Amino acid sequence: MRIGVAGIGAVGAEVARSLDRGDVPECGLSGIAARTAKKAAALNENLRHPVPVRDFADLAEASDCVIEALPPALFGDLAEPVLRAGKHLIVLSASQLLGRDDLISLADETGGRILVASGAMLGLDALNAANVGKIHTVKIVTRKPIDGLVKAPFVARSGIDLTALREPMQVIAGSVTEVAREFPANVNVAAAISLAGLGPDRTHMEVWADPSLTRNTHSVEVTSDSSDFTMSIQGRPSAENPATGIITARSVIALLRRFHSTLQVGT
Ligand SMILES: NC(=O)C1=CN([C@@H]2O[C@H](COP(=O)(O)OP(=O)(O)OC[C@H]3O[C@@H](n4cnc5c(N)ncnc54)[C@H](O)[C@@H]3O)[C@@H](O)[C@H]2O)C=CC1
Ligand SMILES: O=C([O-])CC(=O)C(=O)O
Repeated sequence: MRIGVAGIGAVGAEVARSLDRGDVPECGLSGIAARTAKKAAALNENLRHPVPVRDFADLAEASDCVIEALPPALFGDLAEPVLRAGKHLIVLSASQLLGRDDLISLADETGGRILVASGAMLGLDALNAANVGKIHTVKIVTRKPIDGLVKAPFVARSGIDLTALREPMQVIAGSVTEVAREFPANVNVAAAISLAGLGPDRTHMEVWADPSLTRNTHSVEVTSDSSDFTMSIQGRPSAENPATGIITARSVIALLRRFHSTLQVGT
């Protein structure tokens, strides 16, 4: 399988390095898309097998599957050519899928597929299973170290000085739809949870800034007619982007391995 990687920041660069190391033997890197030629060259220098640098349309053509690891605002620019070409799109910026039924229709027409990676989240398997019956409530609480929230547009606009915080502070609460508008880079796990469960309007979310934390923490409470469950994950932030956990890139590799594995565990 030919894999393209769009965006070579914390997630994309690690996925590219991992594929280059042969972590998924059935998959090869078909190219990367980067913001600058310099950035692409720096990554290529560290790969055993340097790959072509491509624009989004070219990456779609040259790949069977493209990993979207871009800033949220660029999601649509990649998703459209990939799905129009009938290819697989692995989505990291899951918040950008909310309200984009047009992309699902496009994929339906072309035979393309949209795969939302588990990313930094756990338990999407249980949520999918619960959703076969009736889910009553889903609530997600995201707590982050200050570094992971200072760049959020809402924080910058509201003038809140998070660096002065001495105690945890609830920064925002509401439906995932509402929170996604203000914290697109911190709502991907909640978007994935909502897409697997009750949808973004009925999934409740809180975001907390916590100066005592060193890890991104997500807790989810679910009640349903089959089971009630509580899940929690403490992700170690990546060195390159403190808003992004290390496990995110690994979830993409695990997803690619599943494509080809004879034994699959979990839904
Ligand atoms: N689903 C999940 O659980 C998670 C999702 N994410 C999301 O995944 C996405 C990627 O995350 P990170 O790697 O941490 O972000 P990042 O900011 O480290 O990387 C994004 C990369 O895209 C590059 N870029 C900018 N303009 C570009 C262009 N025109 N063409 C190609 N590349 C361009 C940037 O230079 C940067 O290298 C973000 O939207 C983030 O919010 C992050 C963590 C967890
Ligand atoms: O925890 C993480 O790594 C990222 C996160 O909050 C998100 O994208 O929703």
